[in-house]
Amino acid sequence: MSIITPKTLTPSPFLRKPQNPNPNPKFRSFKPQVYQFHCICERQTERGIEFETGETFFRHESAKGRDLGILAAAFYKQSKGRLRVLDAMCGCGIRSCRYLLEAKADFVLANDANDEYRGVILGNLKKVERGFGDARRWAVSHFDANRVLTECYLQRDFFDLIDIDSFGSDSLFLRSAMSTLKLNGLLYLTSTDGYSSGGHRPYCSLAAYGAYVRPMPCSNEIGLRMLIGGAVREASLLGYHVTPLFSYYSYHGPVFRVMLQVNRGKEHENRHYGFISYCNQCGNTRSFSWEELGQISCSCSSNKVCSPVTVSGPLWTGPLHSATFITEMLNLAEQWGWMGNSAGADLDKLLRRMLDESDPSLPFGYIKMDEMASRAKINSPPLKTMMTTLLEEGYAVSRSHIASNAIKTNCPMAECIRIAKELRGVDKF
Ligand SMILES: C[S@@+](CC[C@H](N)C(=O)[O-])C[C@H]1O[C@@H](n2cnc3c(N)ncnc32)[C@H](O)[C@@H]1O
Repeated sequence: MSIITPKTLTPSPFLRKPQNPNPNPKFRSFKPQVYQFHCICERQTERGIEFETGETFFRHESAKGRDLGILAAAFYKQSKGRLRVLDAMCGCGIRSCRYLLEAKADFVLANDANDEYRGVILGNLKKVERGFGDARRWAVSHFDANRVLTECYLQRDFFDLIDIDSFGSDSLFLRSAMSTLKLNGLLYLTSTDGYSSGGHRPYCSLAAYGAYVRPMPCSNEIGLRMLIGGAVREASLLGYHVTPLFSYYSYHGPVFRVMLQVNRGKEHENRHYGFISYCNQCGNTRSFSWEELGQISCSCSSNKVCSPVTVSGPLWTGPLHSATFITEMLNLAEQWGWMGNSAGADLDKLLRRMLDESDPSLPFGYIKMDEMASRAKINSPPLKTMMTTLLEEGYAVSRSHIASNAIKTNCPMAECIRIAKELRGVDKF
C-alpha cells in the first residue's frame, strides 16, 4: 500500500496560499489557546487528548458536524475493516485527530493549503501519535485540495473517506475527490453557500451545482438537495452514482453538510433527480421528474389550476438520509455514551429527528407552522397537537431537523389548514 507523505508531493510554483483563510473578521480575533475535548462540547476521548487551535480557523459550532462525520467513519471502519482518510481542509487538524482516535482510522492525511498552520496541526497529531505508540499513521501536507487529491489519484493512492470542509461551495473539488475515493467510499461535503440555496443567486447555483434555484420557503432543505444534486451530476459524468447517508443543515454559518457513498456505475433510474415546485397560491410543494418537466403546474383540491408556481432544479428529490445508516450511527453513539448526558442530548435528538425524516412516505420539503397559521389566518396550533392529529387522520408526519417550528407531512396544505382550524375550535389556542 503506498502512503502519500508531504515528501512525495512536490511544491507547485502555481500554488497560491489562500489570501485570507478566514473571511469573517469576527473569527480572526481568536487567540492561541488550548482546549480540552470536553470544554468545547466535542466528545471526550478515552485518552483525554487536548488540541490547540492557534491562529487557525476553528469553530466550536461545527462540533456536531464533526461528531456525525466520526460516527459515520467509525461505522465504515467496523463494517469494512479498514479506514484511510483524507482530511483535505483540516484547519487545526481536529478532525484528523478524531478520525484517528475515535474512528480508529488506519491512516489520515491532514492537508490545509495554509502552511502557517503546520505547527499547530503537527502538535495536535503528535499528541495523538503518542497515544498509539510509534506507528506513523498520519501525514501533513499544505497544498490546494485539488492538487493533493489529484496527486493521490495519479499515484493510485485511494482513500475510504474524503472530508471536504470548504468555505463557500464544494463543487470545485467534487471531481478530484470522487476520483480519489475507493469504491463505495464516503465523501463528506460541506458548503456554506447560503445565498445560492436561498435562491438569491440563481446563476451562481447554476454554475456551481447545475441547478437554477429560486427563493422558496424551505430554502435550507433546497440547499442540501442542491449540494447532493451537484454531486449526482458530477458522479454521473465519471460513471458513478451517489447515495446520501445523512444530510445536515446547521444555522451556524449557515452550513450544509452531506455524507455520500459513491458507488461505481451510473444509476439507471433518474427518479431522484428532478425539479421541485412551490405554489405561491396554495402553499403545496411537489417534486417533478424530467418526464413531467413540461407539465409543471399545481392543482389544489378544488381542481383549479393555481399560479404562480416557483420551480427550482434539477436537484436531488430523493431521501436525505439512509435510515439503516443513521440507525447504525445511533447505535454507535449509544455504545460510546454520547447520549443520555447533557453534552450528548442534542446529538441524540438530531439523529432521531433524521431517522424520522427518512420515512419514505414523507415528501420533499417542510411546512412551517407560522406559514400555515398565516394562510389559515389563525394563531399557530401547538406543533405536537398538530402532528398527533395528522397521524390520527392517516397522514405521515415528522419534525424537520432543519427548522424547529416545521413539520414534514404528505398532507396537502389545504388539509393542514382545515385541521388547524378545527383544532382551534377544540383547543382555543
Ligand atoms: C472551514 S476551515 C476547516 C475547519 C476544520 N475542518 C475543522 O473542522 O475545524 C477550511 C480550511 O480550508 C483551508 N483552505 C481554504 N481553501 C483551501 C484549498 N483550496 N485547499 C486546501 N485548503 C484550503 C483554510 O485554510 C481553512 O483552514
